[in-house]
Amino acid sequence: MFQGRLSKKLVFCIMLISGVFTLLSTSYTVYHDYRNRISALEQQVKDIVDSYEQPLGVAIYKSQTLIVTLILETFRGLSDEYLAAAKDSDGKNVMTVANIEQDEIMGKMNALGTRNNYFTYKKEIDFGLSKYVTNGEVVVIEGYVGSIEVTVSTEHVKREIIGNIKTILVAQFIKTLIVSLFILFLIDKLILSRQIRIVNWLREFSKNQSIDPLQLRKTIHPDELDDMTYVINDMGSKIVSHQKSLENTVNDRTRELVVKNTELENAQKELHLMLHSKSLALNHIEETLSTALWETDIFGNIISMSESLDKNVLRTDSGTNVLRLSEVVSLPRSKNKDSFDKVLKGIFDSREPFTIHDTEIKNSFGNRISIRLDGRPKIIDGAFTGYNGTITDISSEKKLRMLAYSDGLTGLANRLALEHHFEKTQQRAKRLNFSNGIMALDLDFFKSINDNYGHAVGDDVLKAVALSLSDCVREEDCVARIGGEEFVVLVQGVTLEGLITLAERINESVRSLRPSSLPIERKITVSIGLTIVALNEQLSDALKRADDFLYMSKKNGRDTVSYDSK
Ligand SMILES: Nc1nc2c(ncn2[C@@H]2O[C@H](COP(=O)(O)OP(=O)(O)OP(=O)(O)O)[C@@H](O)[C@H]2O)c(=O)[nH]1
Repeated sequence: MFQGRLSKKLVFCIMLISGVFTLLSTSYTVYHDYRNRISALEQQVKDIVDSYEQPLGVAIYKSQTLIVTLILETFRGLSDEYLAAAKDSDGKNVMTVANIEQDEIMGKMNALGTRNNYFTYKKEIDFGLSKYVTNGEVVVIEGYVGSIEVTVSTEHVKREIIGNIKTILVAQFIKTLIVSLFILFLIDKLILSRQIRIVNWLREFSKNQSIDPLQLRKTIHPDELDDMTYVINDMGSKIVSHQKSLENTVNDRTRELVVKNTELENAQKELHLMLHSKSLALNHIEETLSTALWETDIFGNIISMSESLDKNVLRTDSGTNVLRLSEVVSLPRSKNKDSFDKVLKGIFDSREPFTIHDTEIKNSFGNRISIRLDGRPKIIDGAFTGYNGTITDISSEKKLRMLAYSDGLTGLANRLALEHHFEKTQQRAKRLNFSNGIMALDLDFFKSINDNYGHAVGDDVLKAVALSLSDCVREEDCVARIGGEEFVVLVQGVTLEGLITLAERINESVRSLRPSSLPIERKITVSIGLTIVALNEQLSDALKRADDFLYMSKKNGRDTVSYDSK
């Protein structure tokens, strides 16, 4: 408690104030007590004089000195030093009572001044015309009779007061000391102890500065408040200077930012122009390549697409509504739309890149266009956000492929297509462990049809035979025209017996053909050679064997089927 210089200063000041206060309050108390006592004494004298006024008047009138003396003796108890005198109408003393000599008392009174140590009460006894009865006798008094004068010393009152001063002083001092200590205690608890903590913190803070401001201070006997004021002033001025430098830095940075911003805006404009030109170029490329771009969210809803796709497909089909990718792209008509939705959902769940050939979109004219759908997952910061990809028009490609793989006259597969089909069929046979069969067919005496009825009729016959062959086989089998009037039928999953049955049915079917351009009597027949294809066999080998049996059929009179009967 009361640590630090400030506390000591405070204790000193409060004790000084308490001392002065003690003295002042004691003086006031003493003076007040003195005045009260003197007033009481004066009142006492007055009361005595008033109570003895009548008998004293009568005694003076009758010059009864004994009674006068007795009455005046009453004043003896008032003070050690007093003088009471009764005077007649001439002003002569009728009787004087004093515990000190009259001369002495008068001398003291003159030396010290009446009011300082004595007071005098004088009362004229004026009866006017009065009647009094004393001892059964009626006394008539006329006119002025006399006076009474009492002078009382106040020395004894002073002595008593001075005797009490020490006690009053001590009592006042103790009171003031208790109150002062209590105030000091409160100040210390509420202010000083907290202020000490703040000052200690400020001193530590000051020490950690590059230059300790407290070391520069020149105050003599500084207390905690001085330290506090000094450090806070120092902090304040530093804050102001920092604030100014900060403002300058902020202004500099703002200016730099404005410059950078302008540069950025210019760069943005350039970038925008560049992007615009790139976009135009991209559109051009898209149009040239017949490729459109698309982008979906994680649910397959289209969120952006190439303008060409938007104009030609989406708006025409569904207005401005959000479309799913599966609503724009579909499988060829024969396949189920819902199943394609499932296929796409499976792909989106896998989050793998994909390519789907053989899909379609419907253009603004309602025509179906064959397309290839490519897609890649969009991964941004490791998170899957949907797919983007391309739609490529492959209708021309498909047409070219058809031309490359088909016979122009009959629409049947050509030699190239037969080779592809043979490869696939053989792989399937190996996988599922079944056998394939192959037939070589050749129209009989076809040259004579051309020669007798013309080449166009010959073409009609070839088309009719092609149709007939296609009708005889299953969808998975392949009918090809590999020469002028030479056909090949590749049959999947068949035994020799089955193949023979099929060949005979073909013979029968061709025999029953009646093309309108050919006279009815001119029959069409076909010679067939057939064989089962070994699993590792090449097309040329199997075809050679079938051709050999075909040659056999020709030799055996045509319109027949030959095979290896062993
Ligand atoms: N109309 C027409 N004739 C064709 C076509 N390709 C080949 N030819 C003819 O088909 C005939 C084949 O005759 P050949 O090879 O002698 O056979 P063939 O007359 O059928 O006699 P065989 O095979 O021995 O029964 C030829 O006259 C060819 O010109 C074609 O695309 N259209």
